[in-house]
Amino acid sequence: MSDVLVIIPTYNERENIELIIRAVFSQKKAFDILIVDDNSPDKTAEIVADLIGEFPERLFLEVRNEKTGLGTAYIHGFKWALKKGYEYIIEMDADFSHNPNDLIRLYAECATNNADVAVGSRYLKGQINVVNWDIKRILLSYFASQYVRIVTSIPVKDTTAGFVCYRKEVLETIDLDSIQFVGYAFQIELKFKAWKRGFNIKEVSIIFTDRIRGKSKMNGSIISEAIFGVLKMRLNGLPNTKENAKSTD
Ligand SMILES: Nc1nc2c(ncn2[C@@H]2O[C@H](COP(=O)(O)OP(=O)(O)O[C@H]3O[C@H](CO)[C@@H](O)[C@H](O)[C@@H]3O)[C@@H](O)[C@H]2O)c(=O)[nH]1
Repeated sequence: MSDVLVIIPTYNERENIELIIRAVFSQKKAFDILIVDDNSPDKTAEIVADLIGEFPERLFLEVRNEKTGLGTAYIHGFKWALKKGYEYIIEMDADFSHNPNDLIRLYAECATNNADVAVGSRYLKGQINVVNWDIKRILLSYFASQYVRIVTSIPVKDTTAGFVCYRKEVLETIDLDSIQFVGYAFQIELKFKAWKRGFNIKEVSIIFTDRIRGKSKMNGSIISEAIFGVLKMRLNGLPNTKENAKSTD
């Protein structure tokens, strides 16, 4: 068993899933993979099930009955990972938006550089490292991150990032059942809660390349959950230091 689990949530990713699994397993560091599939109509899970024979004890599959959002898929995966005892847990998209070659840098930021949370960040040093997104999506994502920083004061540039390595203690400390957001805004909430608990969040510069195969699952309700949810999150609690945070939240 590896000390690192890469969780990949999937909904209709049959064009990407085998390629991304092989790309992760071709890295120098041995990573385990958990796919959390929401009963994809395109039968993504069947492809994964077939590959398990080729990668026993390294590739795992959890199939949920229905699509209930990216956040809930990750919470499911986190609980699974903590039960199995992984030291580091990485979130990654199935569609190559996140380059598997960057996995090792995220892991190293936690394992050797003392981060509790390593965020694969698109917005470091005033840059916008995004390839193939239209201007509307770039502005939405960039201003969403700015908005979250202004409202919450969190010192993270890319708060909506979905390429993140968590040290297991972070996920053990945060009450995963208290996570309110079910969609992509869950990415913001988890980073906010980690920061509130006093964990050390570091950003690692990455280039996000929009998918070539398949479709994004982003929609209007995901965006409004983020806009209103962040305000609610801010009203419900300000950051604490690690010493006094254990009793709050
Ligand atoms: N199981 C499951 N998986 C899902 C669901 N919704 C999306 N996914 C999976 O989650 C990954 C990301 O989904 P996309 O729809 O491709 O995301 P995106 O629009 O490219 O958004 C990315 O950027 C956002 C920030 O700008 C990130 O917040 C988000 O996490 C993601 O990395 C893909 O592997 C997709 O199959 C769901 O409800 N259930």
